[in-house]
Amino acid sequence: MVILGLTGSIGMGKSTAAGMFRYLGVPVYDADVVVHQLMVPGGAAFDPVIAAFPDALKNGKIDRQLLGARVFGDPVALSRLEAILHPLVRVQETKFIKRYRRAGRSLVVLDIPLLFETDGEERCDHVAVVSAPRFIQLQRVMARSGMTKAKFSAILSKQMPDREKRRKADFVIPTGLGRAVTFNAIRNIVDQLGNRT
Ligand SMILES: CC(C)(COP(=O)(O)OP(=O)(O)OC[C@H]1O[C@@H](n2cnc3c(N)ncnc32)[C@H](O)[C@@H]1O)[C@@H](O)C(=O)NCCC(=O)NCCS
Ligand SMILES: Nc1ncnc2c1ncn2[C@@H]1O[C@H](COP(=O)(O)OP(=O)(O)OP(=O)(O)O)[C@@H](O)[C@H]1O
Repeated sequence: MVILGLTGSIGMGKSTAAGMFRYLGVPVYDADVVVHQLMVPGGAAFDPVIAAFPDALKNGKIDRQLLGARVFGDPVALSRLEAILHPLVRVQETKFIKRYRRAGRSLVVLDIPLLFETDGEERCDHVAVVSAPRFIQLQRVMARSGMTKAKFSAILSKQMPDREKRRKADFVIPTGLGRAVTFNAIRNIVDQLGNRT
């Protein structure tokens, strides 16, 4: 089974690309969704995150905006959060891979925002990076509610620069030239790597 890592910096269009792989019938593991599930009440990370960041609790839930404001810009706090979350995320990833290997799939995608930053490429056979020009990335990110230039800069500074990601990637998926171009690039990758159920 071929494992394709899918990554890209903030706002580059990873989720959109992941949706296109799914549309083509490729199973996609979404690390962000797993992080979300781990932090809802009853999730495996709920208690440890609240213990480490009591201020992030609002109406009995972890408030992601509050937590983000707390950790982005504070490297020690972010490392502490990552140390809680990343091992739990990996457990789910391993389960996903086992499930589809057993099912005889020929291709799966691991959608992981911090793939290169966490050496995740070592667990992948190939890596695809979504990329768009900087001004488009900025437009997309600033259109989100709760986003500020300071928060954007703090997040970007924690991520490997786009140029470096592109250099390390086996495939670069353009996301700034319209959805048809993105879809064609993804279809070519799937054709090249093979996709059998
Ligand atoms: C701090 C949290 C709660 C903020 O949630 P929020 O919904 O406000 O933002 P969201 O998750 O959409 O992230 C916004 C952007 O920040 C980037 N980002 C998220 N976590 C990190 C991180 N640890 N380092 C660098 N960039 C990050 C994402 O790529 C995304 O582009 C959340 O980002 C989180 O739990 N992060 C730590 C877990 C993690 O490392 N996730 C990423 C890979 S599994
Ligand atoms: N290939 C594309 N062509 C045109 N617009 C796109 C494309 N991909 C994404 N977009 C637009 O860019 C925005 C961000 O896309 P998306 O949510 O997929 O990014 P992301 O990389 O998953 O973000 P993040 O990592 O920050 O969560 C959305 O408004 C989406 O409509």
